[in-house]
Order: sequence, then C-alpha cells, then structure tokens
Amino acid sequence: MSLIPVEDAQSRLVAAATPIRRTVSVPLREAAGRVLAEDVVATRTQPGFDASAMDGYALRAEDAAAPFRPLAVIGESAAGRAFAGRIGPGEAVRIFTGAPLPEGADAVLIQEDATRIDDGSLLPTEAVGAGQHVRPAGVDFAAGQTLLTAGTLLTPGSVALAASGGHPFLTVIDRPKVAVLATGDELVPPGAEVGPSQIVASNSYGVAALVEAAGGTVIDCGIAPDREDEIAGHLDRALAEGCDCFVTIGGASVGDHDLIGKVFEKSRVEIAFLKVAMRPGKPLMAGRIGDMRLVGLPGNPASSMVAATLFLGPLVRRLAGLPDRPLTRPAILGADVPENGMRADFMRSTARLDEGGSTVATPLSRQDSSLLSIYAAADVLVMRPPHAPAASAGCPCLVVDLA
Ligand SMILES: Nc1nc2c(c(=O)[nH]1)N[C@H]1C(S)=C(S)[C@@H](COP(=O)(O)OP(=O)(O)OC[C@H]3O[C@@H](n4cnc5c(N)ncnc54)[C@H](O)[C@@H]3O)O[C@H]1N2
Ligand code: MOO
Repeated sequence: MSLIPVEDAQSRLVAAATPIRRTVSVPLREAAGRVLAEDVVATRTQPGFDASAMDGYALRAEDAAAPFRPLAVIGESAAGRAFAGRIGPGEAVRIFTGAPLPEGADAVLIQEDATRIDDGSLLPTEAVGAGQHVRPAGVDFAAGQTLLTAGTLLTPGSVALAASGGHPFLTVIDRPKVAVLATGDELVPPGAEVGPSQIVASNSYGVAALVEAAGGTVIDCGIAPDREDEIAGHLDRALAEGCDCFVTIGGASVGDHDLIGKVFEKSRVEIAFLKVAMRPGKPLMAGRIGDMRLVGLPGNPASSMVAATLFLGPLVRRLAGLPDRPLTRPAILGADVPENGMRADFMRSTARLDEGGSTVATPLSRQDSSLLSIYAAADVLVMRPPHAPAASAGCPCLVVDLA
C-alpha cells in the first residue's frame, strides 16, 4: 500500500469512526465536557410557582393605577417562605426576588416606585401593568419537557439545566479505552538507569496526555521489546479487554526491527493505510479488528506527536461522541518558507498575535523529528500542502493548534 494524502488517511480513519456504544452514569459534578447518551427530561416544572422577579410589593395591578391610593401591607413573601394568605382589593404584600406571588396578586410593584407611609401602608408612585415583574410558573420549562437530547456535549450551562430539571446523575457516553504500547529494545522508563545505546521512552507520555485531552482513558501497556510475539500479546490483551483503540509507538518503518506492520498483518488487521504523505509522521499505520481501532505511530518523538495530533486525537474525539474540530485555522507566516516537496509538511512553529488579532506563526529553525525540545517549544504546526511554492513572511498560511 502506497503513501496516501493526509486528507484520505483522515477520512479512512477518523471520518469513518462512530461513537462507542458503552454508556456510564456520572454525577453532575463530573458531567461537564461529556456527551449525553440519553435525552434528559424535566422531572419538575421551573419555576414551580408564579414568582417575583424583583424586590417590591405584590398587589393587584388595578390597585396601583393613578390616582394612587394607599394600600394596606398585610404580610411578607420571601424566597423559600411564601405568604400564606390571599391579597384582596386595596392590599399589598412585601415581596422579594424569587418569592412566590401570593394568591390574588397579579403584579409586582418595584420598591423604587412606592413609598411607605408612617402608618405602615404603601403609596404607589408609578403604575404597574398586570403580569409585570412576575415570572409565571413553568416559564423556564415544564415537567415532562425534553431539556437536552442524546448526543449533546454537556456545557456548564446544560449541566445547570439538568440540575434544575431534577437530575443528580446523567448517562453519558463512556470514555473510549485506548491502550498505548511503546515498542523498542532501546527504551527504558523515565527515571530508570539508561544503559549504553538505550534511551528514555518519552512518547507514550505525550500520546497519553493527548488521548486524555481528547476524552479517552489510557491503558498504559508499558514498553514491549522488538519481538513480534510480545507485541501481538499486547494486541490480543487489548482486544480481550474490550479496548476501543490499540496504539503502538515505534517500529512502524521499514527496518529489520520494525515489526508493527508484520504484527498487524498476522493479526488479520483490516488495514486502512500504512504510510501517509506527511512530514513528520510518514510511517503511520491504521486499521481495525472488529470494533477495535489500531493506530501505529512512528517512533520519532515529533513524528509520533504530530501524527497523534492529526489522527489519534480526532479519532478519540469521534469515539467519545465529541464534535469534530476544524484541524487548521488561518494564520500569517512570520518567516519565509521554502517550496515544499511531495509530503504535506507540518512545521513546528511559535505563534503570537499581531495588533490586528491575527496569529503570526514562525517556523522554528530546526525541524528534525527527533527533537522533543523543539516540539515542546512549538505552539502550532504550520501546514504546508504538498508541492506548495515558496512563501514569504506576511503570506497567509494554515496552522494546527498543539495545545
Ligand atoms: N529506510 C527508511 N528508514 C526510515 C524511514 C523510511 O522511510 N525508510 N522512515 C523514517 C521516518 S520518517 C521515521 S519517522 C522513522 C520512524 O520509524 P519507526 O516508527 O520504525 O520508529 P523506530 O525506528 O522504532 O524509532 C525511531 C526513533 O524514535 C525513537 N523512539 C521510538 N520509540 C520511542 C518512544 N516511545 N519514546 C521516545 N523515543 C522513541 C527510537 O529510539 C528511534 O530513535 O523511521 C525512519 N527510518
Ligand atoms: O516522518 Mo519521519 O516522521 O520524517 O521523521
């Protein structure tokens, strides 16, 4: 299978993915940012009573019309403590915001529009219309009404609405389970003693953080040596444990010890693609076994992170039921760039805002895919399409956000 364009690879892996079917009930405090799996129907009416919208006096609107006459103040209605009686002609009840409107009243006169007389009675100084400053029962929503539909991304506002509708828990789409396996005889965990010709396995930490930011749960499979049986064993376990995605790092290229392609082949993975026309990240593989997606990321640190940003993050968002995000946004080049070759180039770049609010993206001077210090210093990737001509500072470009 040959090198395929980034867009084709994305449609084979990401656009084809649908949300996982597992659901989970979470307390409201953990619900923001999750995706609803079921409609939320109000168990109560809000407000459950006609309520005052202002501090003032509940009365019959016809009693606060010119010529103004004093009214007897017969009690008080506060939020949480309703006035028990009924208002008759010539009467008013002191009322506060959120308090139930007493029976017989049809309006609230704000306190700024009335004066209290020495004997305790009330003299309106402005007229009020029927219904004014009253929030009728059910004006927000009524019991039985669908407040939120399945598939909704729960924002802080929608969590508050669910709470108001009487729901302490919400059923949401479960987090996709993503197994992450680093491969390579040379790898040791961070903090361990690093022997001659060994290096620290760093990529899995970056990839795991990216998966979690995209709404997934990471199952850290650690480090496997360059042995087909070991890698296949991890793959089989991921399948048996019902993982939604199995991600390998390294061993994706063509060297004698690059075994991921062989393991995929022997495990009868339905291959989506094996190489993508991009730099960095060309040796990127993807496929599926049943419902489990497989992503073979390249081993070079910047390559694995760029490939994960462009493919794994969007895939996990899809599996989690989260809305797609546009991958690129417009920016302005902060430096000249040369003409590009046949692979889309994703240049590690810093970004700043100019006076007009546009993003100015400046490629870092070193772009080697082994350089984590450069990757970590980058804010965005400047995306250069295949065969793009040379472009000068100030020209429009597209960038991919890294945060
Ligand atoms: N003859 C060819 N050689 C290579 C090609 C090619 O097309 N023909 N492609 C190159 C490109 S591009 C890349 S990218 C790399 C990717 O190769 P692999 O995915 O097989 O990665 P490895 O060989 O296993 O490792 C590459 C490099 O990255 C280090 N590494 C691996 N895993 C980790 C990790 N978890 N954390 C940190 N660093 C890691 C590894 O030690 C190597 O230095 O292949 C080129 N070769
Ligand atoms: O594509 Mo590799 O990722 O160029 O180093």
